[in-house]
Amino acid sequence: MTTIPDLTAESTSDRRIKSFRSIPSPDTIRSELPLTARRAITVQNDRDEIAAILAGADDRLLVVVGPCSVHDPIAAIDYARRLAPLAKEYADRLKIVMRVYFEKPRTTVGWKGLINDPGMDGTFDVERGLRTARSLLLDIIDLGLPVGCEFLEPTSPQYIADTVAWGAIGARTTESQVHRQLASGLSMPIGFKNGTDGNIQVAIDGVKAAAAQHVFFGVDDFGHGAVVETAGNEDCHVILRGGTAGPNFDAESISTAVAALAKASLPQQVMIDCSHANSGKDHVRQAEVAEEIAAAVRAARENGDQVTISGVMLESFLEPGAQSPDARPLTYGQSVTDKCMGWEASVGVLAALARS
Ligand SMILES: O=C[C@H](O)[C@H](O)COP(=O)(O)O
Ligand SMILES: C=C(OP(=O)(O)O)C(=O)O
Repeated sequence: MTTIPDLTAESTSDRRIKSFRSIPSPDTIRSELPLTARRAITVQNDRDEIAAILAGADDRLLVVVGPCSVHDPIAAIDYARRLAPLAKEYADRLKIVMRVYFEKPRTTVGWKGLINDPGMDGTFDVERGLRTARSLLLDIIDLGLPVGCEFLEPTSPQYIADTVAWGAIGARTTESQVHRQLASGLSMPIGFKNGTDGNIQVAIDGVKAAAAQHVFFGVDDFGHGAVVETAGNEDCHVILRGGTAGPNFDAESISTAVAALAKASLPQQVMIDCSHANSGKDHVRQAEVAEEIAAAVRAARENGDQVTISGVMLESFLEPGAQSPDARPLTYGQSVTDKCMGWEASVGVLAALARS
């Protein structure tokens, strides 16, 4: 006969939790590294411009460009210093936002980004990660560039979202209710990626869900458990990133997506991610995809057709390709996650997009 163990409430909980480590509240980190009124005006203006482009009310192209992930703040600032003059030069044709991604969703396991493990050494100094991330975001804004982040952890936005002009929900979380609720309360336009299998409807459903009001569990600015009520975010859009069956930036895939958006009574505009499954994660191919998008936009404008591509995403860093996060020494300015276009190729692609 099996005896039922006499388990107390304590002994049945946290059986797989190894530790809890407290971190400072969002309010503490934000007070240490304040946005300031001057930067707040810049961030809000950038959000408004981006929302107008995504709604089809401003005919510039939104370009979200930067490393797949930030691991070295010095290289990220170096990149931002090079990008800022181009953003200014092309400002009448392109709205350039720097991709400053600190949270990486993984297919299975791997380095989860600078906030989670800033030392890339398994020490998981999240407190340092949060401060480093916020401080870098402020420095990039001071260079005159709007910043774009993927939001992955449901509570991390409270530490950094006030600095962010555009955000993304990734392919692995686009169908998650938690992330849709999160997007419904975020203050900036949010792009939902299609699913990793290529399913576009889940991204459209994400946009619809995020536009609605929600009530859910969260934490407040002081780190206390809270019931969060959101107003809904009407500035959300779809990002086509390809899927397991291949790319989805061709004319037919775009018109299928646009028809589905129309059916859902949403703006008939998409952003194309030139990386990920649209380039087979090949950075050389990514530049070609971007040139093809530039040509398609130019042709639509010349023919007087409706331009349904309002944005482009590019993974770009100082050096082409990628290296392992475990490599020592690390190559300066090279991605430790997906392969990125190098700086020279990126300059060429931005010029082609500006010409479109
Ligand atoms: O953009 C980065 C990656 O494509 C994404 O985080 C998944 O990476 P993985 O398949 O290497 O885990
Ligand atoms: C993880 C990313 O993309 P996706 O969600 O499309 O795989 C990304 O853009 O970094």
